[in-house]
Amino acid sequence: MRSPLSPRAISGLHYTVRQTFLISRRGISTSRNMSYALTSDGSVKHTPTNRPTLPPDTVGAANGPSAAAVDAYLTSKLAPKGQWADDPILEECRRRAAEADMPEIEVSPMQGQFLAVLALGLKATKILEIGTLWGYSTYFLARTLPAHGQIDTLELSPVHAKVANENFLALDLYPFPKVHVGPALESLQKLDIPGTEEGLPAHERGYDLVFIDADKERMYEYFQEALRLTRKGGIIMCDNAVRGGRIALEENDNPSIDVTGLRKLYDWVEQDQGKTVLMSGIQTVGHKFWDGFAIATKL
Ligand SMILES: C[S@@+](CC[C@H](N)C(=O)[O-])C[C@H]1O[C@@H](n2cnc3c(N)ncnc32)[C@H](O)[C@@H]1O
Repeated sequence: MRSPLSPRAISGLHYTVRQTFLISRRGISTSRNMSYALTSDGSVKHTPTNRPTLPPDTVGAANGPSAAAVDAYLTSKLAPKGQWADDPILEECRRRAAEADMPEIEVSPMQGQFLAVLALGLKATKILEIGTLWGYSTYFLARTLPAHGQIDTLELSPVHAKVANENFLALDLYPFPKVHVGPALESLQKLDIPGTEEGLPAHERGYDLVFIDADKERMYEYFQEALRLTRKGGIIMCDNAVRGGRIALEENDNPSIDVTGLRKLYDWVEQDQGKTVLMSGIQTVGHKFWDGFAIATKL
């Protein structure tokens, strides 16, 4: 069965599975608002679009530990003392972000370490990130790089970029992440495939890993640019790929922009039929509620 959610997983919900395998549910409200708006002082106003909620079949606090408590437990066990997610400088960075009134929308500590595991496993030397915020995910990615490595991170807000640069200095990151300020699509279109200028052979040119975590409405466009810039065998990882399950809901009357961007990407992957990429979608719960990653490799 190709339905994205089994009837059991959505028991209690009103649903119908159509030929398109979308699921409709009563009572879902959506928003057409832009999720990020650049203000005149260079900061970004973030309007949360329908915060994802826990899936109905997730064990809640009433029956046992909450997903957030499990996240905290895993972090306490899996972050090496004083390093990676437990690096004490990160608290100072988080404070700097709070003082600049930045939204708390960075990846979780365990997601950050997951990115680091991925980059280390790939032996990545060239990494691209779309969506910097205060540099939390950038920190995990940059720490995996060898001295000759390169990390580019794209951010719309000059205020976010400034805080991120201060944090990178405080964290003593080397190689130092290069923040490209401006609308990510414009920055992406200006980026050359890394290694081209140095005359590397074609199979060695391109980013090893791209992490997409900016405005969700342009997910498809970011993915296409990421494909252009990634080497064969490289990994493209998209955050917020499930949005509380709303990607699988029938919302044609009132589509929310963060979901339509993702659907455009998934429709493209469906049409591609494994010619250009192989992608997987992984649902996650945690202190950020119910969401997920879409992860692809360029074939
Ligand atoms: C979810 S946050 C990134 C979180 C970061 N990756 C982390 O986990 O630490 C999204 C960021 O994307 C930025 N952003 C939003 N729209 C953008 C655009 N069109 N171009 C570039 N950056 C954008 C926002 O200002 C925000 O800082």
